[in-house]
Amino acid sequence: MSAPPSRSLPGTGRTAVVTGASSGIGAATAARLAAEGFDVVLGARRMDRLTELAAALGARALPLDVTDAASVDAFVAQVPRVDVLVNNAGGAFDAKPVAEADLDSWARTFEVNVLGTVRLTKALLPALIASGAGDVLFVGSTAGLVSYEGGASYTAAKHGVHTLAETMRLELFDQPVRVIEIAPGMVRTDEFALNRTGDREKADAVYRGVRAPLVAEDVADCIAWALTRPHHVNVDLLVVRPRAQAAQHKVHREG
Ligand SMILES: NC(=O)c1ccc[n+]([C@@H]2O[C@H](COP(=O)([O-])OP(=O)(O)OC[C@H]3O[C@@H](n4cnc5c(N)ncnc54)[C@H](O)[C@@H]3O)[C@@H](O)[C@H]2O)c1
Repeated sequence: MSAPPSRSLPGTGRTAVVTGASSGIGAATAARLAAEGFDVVLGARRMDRLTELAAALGARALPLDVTDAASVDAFVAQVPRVDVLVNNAGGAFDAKPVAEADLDSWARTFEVNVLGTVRLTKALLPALIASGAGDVLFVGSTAGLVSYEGGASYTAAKHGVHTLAETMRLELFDQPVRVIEIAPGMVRTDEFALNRTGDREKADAVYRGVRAPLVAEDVADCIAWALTRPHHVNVDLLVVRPRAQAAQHKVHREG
């Protein structure tokens, strides 16, 4: 009888790129992957924050704006080897109903969450295939799986991210690259709700209805778990929500 596969894939010896790594889920994921032994490359626009975080983790910090082709090219040129790409950069930039849609905000939401993600993924794909055990992980959202009232631009963009993950998994079926999606529910991060509402008081109110929102480290734990499964195990989609939010959905559905 052949030996059972090992229970987990070590981070040591693998290089992980994390985008939007200067705050929230990206920063927590970079820290968690560094603790797992990954050689982490942090990419983000705010170099002051990034440099400090990278120094604390013994990681590399590189400037990256996923909406800027020249920035992506310069970033990719500096990471010749990559085994894991965590596409985390993203966000919601308004919560207006379609009747009041601000098209600039829609364009920005799609630029960052969808086009920027495609731009970087395309550029790093040859290196991920060359790794022989590559991973592309998309940070989607529960908003990308169902529909919520308010914030149609974000909901539509994250549906795009979900479709991207599903499609790429099919496209890469004969390549040594896993495609993983994580869809968090409500996560209390400093900037996400603030970007969406544009107001600290309103941002705080977003979390008030949820008894115990997730924190960025909860999502980072799940990302690290999925990435350290043996490479023949593809965790297609992880939906991670605060328990209270899950219960609210159930009441809503049944009521
Ligand atoms: N907080 C939540 O409730 C929640 C829920 C589900 C999904 N998400 C997703 O998680 C991811 C991280 O969000 P967060 O909650 O940590 O908020 P955040 O605002 O702290 O993180 C977003 C990061 O993306 C970066 N970013 C934005 N535009 C960029 C660009 N053009 N190039 C490079 N980086 C860019 C930001 O600078 C920031 O570091 C996002 O994709 C978000 O949509 C968040």
